[in-house]
Amino acid sequence: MRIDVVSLFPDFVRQCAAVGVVGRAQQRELLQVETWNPRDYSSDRHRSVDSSSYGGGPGMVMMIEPLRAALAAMRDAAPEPAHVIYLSPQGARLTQGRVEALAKLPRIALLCGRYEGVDERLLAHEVDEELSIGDYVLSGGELAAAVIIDAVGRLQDGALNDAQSAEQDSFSDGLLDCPHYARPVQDALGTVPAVLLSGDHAAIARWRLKQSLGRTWLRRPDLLSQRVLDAKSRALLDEFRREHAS
Ligand SMILES: NC(=O)c1ccc(NCc2ccccc2)nc1
Repeated sequence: MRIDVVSLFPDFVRQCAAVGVVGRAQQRELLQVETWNPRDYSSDRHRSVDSSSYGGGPGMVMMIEPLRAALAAMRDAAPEPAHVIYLSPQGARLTQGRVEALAKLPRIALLCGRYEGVDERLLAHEVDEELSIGDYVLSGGELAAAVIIDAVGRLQDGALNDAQSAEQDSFSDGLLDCPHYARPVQDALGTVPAVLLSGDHAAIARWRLKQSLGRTWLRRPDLLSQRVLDAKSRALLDEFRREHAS
């Protein structure tokens, strides 16, 4: 998969994508991240990329031309059409489901706004999708782009080895993840639940699903209401709720 990022701070984005699982995915050529700086495409000698907002008000707005030229250069750099995503608080909330769909695309482009955002005319003509990583405002779209690169990059085939498999992730089946324990078994902070030491894989799987269901019920009932539970899961959750109440 190829990810092109249009940003005034390309080094920041490249560094985020250079470490860990995503950095390794790039080394293994499972993922390619390229950056495009609109300032390199500004036509005036001041290399301006923003201007004050028509209608007045505080703050600056990113201008059409440098972005349009950067997007054109991005498109010309590879034959595959790019699905262009604009990161902004006005976008649709990013979910793991959407991440999984994006991870299947051959190429996406991430447009990072700064200041008060981007000229609406550019968005109307060049952007396929607007996404938000949460209901808060950042100083730029780069952190949101880094989130997408990470969430999508780690899902590329071969990026995670079995020990890290994505299938057991939180949200992988619409539930929160179960608790996890590392050595030692005995610690001043407490012990490890006995079932996890039993070697009884069916009992361990049952315990983990029960914990995921219980945690989701306690912390994120909204996720639970979106999910149809089979009879087994419903019984496990009832068991958790009875134990929780007592
Ligand atoms: N919640 C998010 O995903 C997000 C994305 C970008 C951002 N800041 C850049 C920007 C500000 C205003 C308008 C458009 C872009 N802040 C938060």
